[in-house]
Amino acid sequence: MTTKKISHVGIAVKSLDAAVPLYRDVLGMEFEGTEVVAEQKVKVAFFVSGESRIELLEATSPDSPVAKFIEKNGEGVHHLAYEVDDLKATLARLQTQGVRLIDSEPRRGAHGTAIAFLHPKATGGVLTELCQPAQG
Ligand SMILES: C[C@@H](C(=O)O)C(=O)SCCNC(=O)CCNC(=O)[C@H](O)C(C)(C)COP(=O)(O)OP(=O)(O)OC[C@H]1O[C@@H](n2cnc3c(N)ncnc32)[C@H](O)[C@@H]1OP(=O)(O)O
Ligand SMILES: [Co+2]
Repeated sequence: MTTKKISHVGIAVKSLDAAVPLYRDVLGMEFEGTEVVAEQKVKVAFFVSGESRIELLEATSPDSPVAKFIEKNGEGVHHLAYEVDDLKATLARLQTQGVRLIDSEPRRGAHGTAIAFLHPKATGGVLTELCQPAQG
């Protein structure tokens, strides 16, 4: 088994400015700041929850996956991310198992992580991200 824990839960929001106070001030979670992840066309805000995080996602362009998701579903839970030790090896194994991947190679995620998505049609309707922390 290669998944270690839930890395984060991704939640699509229309506006980080509008959503941050709920998590920081009402739910009282530690706010780690924001980051633009250009390749994914999102700006994210992270909050600590035990060993895991909540990742709020705001679209940075109308063709962002998050903009399309909100257009169709409104704001809400967008994906679940699991931490893995060796993303390349995990993707190779999933390919031999015939799992439909969105990303067959690691891509750049927030805070220097390597990430890859599995297609929600292969994972019971839950968009699933695998995430390998930055080295060091
Ligand atoms: C910063 C980084 C990090 O953590 O470090 C991130 O998280 S970046 C997070 C943002 N990046 C991503 O999400 C990248 C991966 N996502 C994608 O490539 C895309 O969003 C897809 C999941 C392939 C969906 O794109 P597509 O253009 O095909 O949209 P679509 O509306 O036609 O969707 C095709 C089918 O998938 C379903 N679908 C779409 N998005 C979904 C989601 N988030 N959760 C569950 N199901 C979903 C739709 O309802 C539809 O099902 P029906 O056919 O039954 O209606
Ligand atoms: Co994510």
